[in-house]
Amino acid sequence: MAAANGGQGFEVPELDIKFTKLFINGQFVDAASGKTFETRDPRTGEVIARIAEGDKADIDLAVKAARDAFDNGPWPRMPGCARARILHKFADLVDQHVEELAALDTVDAGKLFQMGKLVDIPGGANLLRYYAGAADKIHGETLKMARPLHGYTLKEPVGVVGHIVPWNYPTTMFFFKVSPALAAGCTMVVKPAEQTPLSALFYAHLAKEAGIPDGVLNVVPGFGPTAGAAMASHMDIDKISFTGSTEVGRLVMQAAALSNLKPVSLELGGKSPIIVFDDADVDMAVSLVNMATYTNKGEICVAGTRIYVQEGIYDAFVNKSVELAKKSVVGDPFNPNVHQGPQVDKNQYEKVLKYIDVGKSEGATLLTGGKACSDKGYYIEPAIFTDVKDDMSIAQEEIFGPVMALMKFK
Ligand SMILES: NC(=O)C1=CN([C@@H]2O[C@H](COP(=O)(O)OP(=O)(O)OC[C@H]3O[C@@H](n4cnc5c(N)ncnc54)[C@H](O)[C@@H]3O)[C@@H](O)[C@H]2O)C=CC1
Ligand SMILES: O=C(O)/C=C/C=C(\O)C(=O)O
Repeated sequence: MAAANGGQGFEVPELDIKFTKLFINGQFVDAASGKTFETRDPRTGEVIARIAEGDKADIDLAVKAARDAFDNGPWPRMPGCARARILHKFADLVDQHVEELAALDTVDAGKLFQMGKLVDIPGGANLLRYYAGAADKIHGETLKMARPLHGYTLKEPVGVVGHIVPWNYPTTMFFFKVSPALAAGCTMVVKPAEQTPLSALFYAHLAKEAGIPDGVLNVVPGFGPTAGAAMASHMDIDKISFTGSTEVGRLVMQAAALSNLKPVSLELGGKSPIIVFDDADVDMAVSLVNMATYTNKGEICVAGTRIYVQEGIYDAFVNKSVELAKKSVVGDPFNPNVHQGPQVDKNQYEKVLKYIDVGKSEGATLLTGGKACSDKGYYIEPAIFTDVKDDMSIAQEEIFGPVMALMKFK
């Protein structure tokens, strides 16, 4: 990919957003309604592309294509080793486009470009390879029966799977979901998050190039309450896999139960505690807690957001954590010297700033950070609160932002 100088001493890859339409039955097509929606660059808040907006009608078409590919196509019927060969080719194509894909996730999600290039995109390719290795090892068992009967189990692909993907890890979550389903011989409809549709559409193109038959992998960008809800309640989707908020997870489970009782896999919010005892190596603990809290600007379900520190090392831990947070460079995620990019979008940015206000008003002490740090884009300084009590909102609710809540224990 050609690179241009960002004018600030680092290279910004030239963006070429090629895929903006829905991918249904092997073709890029407009939405049935003709509607499109904007996707914005969180570094500036500016619109970078308009994406076809799928809704129920498009989900119906995509499910029909996936059903036909499942009932009549080669994918579920071919030997596992044949699917594996195609998945390996898909993985190689992902690797060949690593810079382009990392750049798409950076301008869509505000992720560090280097992280995308070194971790998320190669990690996605490796998930495909991992599950390709499993594709020819899916087998049942012969059971010893007490009576003269032949008992056995047979593992079969579930059918048409619906994957509802969040915005915080657009590539990782895409491959966490599609790789095992593809390896098993399922066909599928993927709905990326409305904030981050770009890389998923590129992956659809690469899947076709790798030889995945038409109809097996469909990608329909759109909004949760329309396209996402249509998937959760669809009578011809056999299973749903969802990652996102606990609130929406509940809706998805309800809709699945009230329609065709399809099974669901839910990966929801978190509020992970970290406990640091007096005998810890303080420098190492400070560094690990910093990483656990601020990686991916705190937009991660396993972020360590409630930090319990034993009283003997509490003061040293607090001082060193503040020192380290102050050294964190917040800025353009294409800059390799930057540690933290912008929050994914305006909503998330405002939500995090609101939690910082709530923390202060509930009596916690903001020791450092927590301010918006640019007049454009969605950048927030890494924040540290002390005097946090277990019943405060910042200790109870998922913030999904760069906010550390420290609590002392005896
Ligand atoms: N566990 C995780 O990795 C994630 C957790 N979250 C949490 O959720 C909070 C809110 O973020 P949101 O973007 O609002 O999350 P969300 O749960 O609304 O969005 C996640 C996905 O679900 C879809 N969706 C939304 N409403 C739906 C519905 N009624 N039926 C089916 N699909 C639907 C969205 O389009 C998106 O693809 C975050 O601040 C964070 O706390 C958000 C994203 C990922
Ligand atoms: O494995 C990773 O790199 C990231 C995983 C993130 C989640 O599982 C999440 O936030 O949901």
